[in-house]
Amino acid sequence: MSDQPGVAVTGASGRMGQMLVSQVGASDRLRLVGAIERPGHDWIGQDIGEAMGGAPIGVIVTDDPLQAIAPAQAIIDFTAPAATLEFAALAAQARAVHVIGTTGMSEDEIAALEPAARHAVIIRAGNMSLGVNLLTQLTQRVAAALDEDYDIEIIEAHHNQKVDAPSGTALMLGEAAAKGRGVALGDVADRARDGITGARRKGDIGFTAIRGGDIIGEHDVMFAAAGERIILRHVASDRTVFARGALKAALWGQGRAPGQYDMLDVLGL
Ligand SMILES: NC(=O)C1=CN([C@@H]2O[C@H](COP(=O)(O)OP(=O)(O)OC[C@H]3O[C@@H](n4cnc5c(N)ncnc54)[C@H](O)[C@@H]3O)[C@@H](O)[C@H]2O)C=CC1
Ligand SMILES: O=C(O)C1=N[C@H](C(=O)O)C[C@H](O)C1
Repeated sequence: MSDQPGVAVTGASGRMGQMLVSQVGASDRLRLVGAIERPGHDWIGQDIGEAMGGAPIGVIVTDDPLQAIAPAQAIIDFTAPAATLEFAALAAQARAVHVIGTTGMSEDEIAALEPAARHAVIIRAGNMSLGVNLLTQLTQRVAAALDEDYDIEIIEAHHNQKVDAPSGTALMLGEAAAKGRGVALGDVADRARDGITGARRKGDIGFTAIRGGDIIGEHDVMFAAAGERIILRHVASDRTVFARGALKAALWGQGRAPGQYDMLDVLGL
């Protein structure tokens, strides 16, 4: 019996799922014990290594999350909100660390994670990269230093298959800016502009989402005033930055008290 925590990857055929399977497979601190896909997916029943076009690795893709999670000490989950809620309940039953990268969750869906967090560790972040988590801190600091003469705009760009907007990262950055300003994001977020919108409301935090091609993830936080603009920017050029953070979280969560955590906790920022 290995003392390396076993990891089950959900959404194993997805853009992030495949990246996570590769990274866990290459890790000398974690081992892959499960690969989960949605019912009806054509990878079900295949060895995940072969399905990804490589050598077999002895883990069969399943649509039975209970079976895949049973031997796991951590679940790394980059799927969709409804699936993530289902996995949270199963992870809690198994007392496995649930690392959630899924974005686009509503406030109600986020609140619905709470019962699971009473029994297991949940680590959730709209972006698992070190760079973006650092950028949230910089954003908060700059927002705290500037007054409302500096209009805050968050501009994000992603690939044409992304289904949610604004991105989870953009919302993290918005929360950080709002915190810096001492306001609630819900009171100042401007997420949709079209037609005769009227002049910009002072103090608002605006969001713009660009979708195109294979852009992995780019985020600007702009502070625009009369005569000058400050722009804080993060560009992800490789999905390994997200996967690396998720693996770090899976390890960090081992032996922690049940509850909800984020990547600032994991990274000690
Ligand atoms: N927090 C972070 O650092 C990052 C978060 N993401 C988020 O991760 C999520 C996934 O992104 P991608 O990999 O690009 O999407 P994708 O569409 O390539 O992959 C999602 C996978 O989940 C699977 N899935 C859906 N429902 C399922 C279910 N009930 N059971 C098992 N599998 C299920 C799909 O079949 C698909 O293979 C999105 O919400 C995205 O925004 C993406 C990158 C980084
Ligand atoms: O869907 C994606 O691709 C990404 N999603 C996350 C988000 O919504 O911010 C993180 C990253 O930007 C890639």
